[in-house]
Amino acid sequence: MVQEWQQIKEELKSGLSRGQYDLWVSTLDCLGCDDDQLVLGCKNWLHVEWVRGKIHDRLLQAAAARFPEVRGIRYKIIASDPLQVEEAEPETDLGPRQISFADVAPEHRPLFNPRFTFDQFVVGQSNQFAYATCRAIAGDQPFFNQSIYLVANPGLGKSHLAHAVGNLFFSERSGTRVHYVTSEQFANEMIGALKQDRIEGFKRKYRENCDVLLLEKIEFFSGKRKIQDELVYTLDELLDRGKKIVCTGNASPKDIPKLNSELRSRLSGVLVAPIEPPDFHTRVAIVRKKAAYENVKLPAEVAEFLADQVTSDVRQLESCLIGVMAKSNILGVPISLALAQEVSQALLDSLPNLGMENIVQTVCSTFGVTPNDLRSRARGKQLSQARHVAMYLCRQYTSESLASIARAFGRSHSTVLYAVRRMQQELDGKNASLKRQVDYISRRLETGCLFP
Ligand SMILES: Nc1ncnc2c1ncn2[C@@H]1O[C@H](COP(=O)(O)OP(=O)(O)OP(=O)(O)O)[C@@H](O)[C@H]1O
Repeated sequence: MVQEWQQIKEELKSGLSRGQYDLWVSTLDCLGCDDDQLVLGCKNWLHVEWVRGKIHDRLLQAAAARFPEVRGIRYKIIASDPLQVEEAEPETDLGPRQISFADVAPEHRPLFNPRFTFDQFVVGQSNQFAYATCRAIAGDQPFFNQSIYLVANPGLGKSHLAHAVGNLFFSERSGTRVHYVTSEQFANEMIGALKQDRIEGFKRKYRENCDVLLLEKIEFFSGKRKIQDELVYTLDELLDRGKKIVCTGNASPKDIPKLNSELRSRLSGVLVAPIEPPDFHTRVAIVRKKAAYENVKLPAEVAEFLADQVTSDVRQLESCLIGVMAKSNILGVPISLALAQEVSQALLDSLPNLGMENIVQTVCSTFGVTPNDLRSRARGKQLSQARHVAMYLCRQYTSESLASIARAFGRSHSTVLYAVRRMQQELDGKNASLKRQVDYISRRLETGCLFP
């Protein structure tokens, strides 16, 4: 098998640059066959995603030519300790396959991020109140408050805690009807329901058929009068029925402009739990926890260096750590202070400068299309998908207005709005393959400066 695996790797050399081969293919391990699956070992999830996204089909073809029983490939993440092997999430959409019951049966698991649990949340002085209130609201003991409003600047753990509440309900009291929704989704859903004469269904969903409402990014409601009214009714009804509510926002209700007085007063009555930027020790603990989650041993000096570099946004801190782990694992060099310095410098310089050009380039190289294709009137399925993803990511990563994104793509404002909403719906729904694609591109964008 060793010889065949070597041949497969050799075959993959064509079509890849030397750098790509050295980074991603030569570091792949063949762990053998399990039934009709070839099992491959990757260094980390970034490695898995690259291989899945770029060479899965070619790998499968080459493997099937040598081992006729092979029908698919499973990826495992091999930790630095070779005895620790973790199964990567199974791929579901690559290549033709038989439709199974699971494909048509309704998906009951809500889309809570499995990483965002209470166990994975590091508690420090800056967030202990928010953590404690979320835990209490998710617990089965009576809690004096049935609604919380988490307020913090971006990247400080609001979504993490909201998902942790959802995850806990799902794992411990799965009968509880938990609705997780961003304010923008809530608004879109309501507008859609109004247009299609389904508003009663919408009301039932959020008022009657809901035990826990997790509602993110309340600031989106600013200036949207009609939707604010609907939200007031929803909150009143849920609170009257003794249901639980967790809202998040980047400002406290009194500081969000253009909220009507009813909504402002409802939200001000909710227990407001602020999250402040974490102190140095908490940041070190966060870095360590994230590294441990990825099975990576991090030298203390590296954890401290990263925690010292990024002080106000845990998301950025995480990006730096991911960059360090990715570069170390993929290049096969140990994690060192020098590597951390190099990566954090590159990342911190590049993150704020991510513009539409970077996004368009990354989307184009992922989908195998050109920027001109994206701007053209052509409408193939793949091309439309790439265009929608690019528009969506421009909204996510830049502060460009809809009008300026529309200009960049030679489209109208409403086309961009439609594309962004459509993408959001797909991502909130069950389109796992699109989700993976968007995640993959996002990570490429965030760590792009490391692997030019
Ligand atoms: N105390 C913490 N412990 C562990 N991870 C944390 C902590 N705080 C934040 N994070 C991580 O930081 C990242 C960003 O957090 P999150 O998405 O919850 O931020 P947010 O406050 O919702 O940001 P935004 O307002 O931009 O949506 C996540 O990966 C989350 O796991």
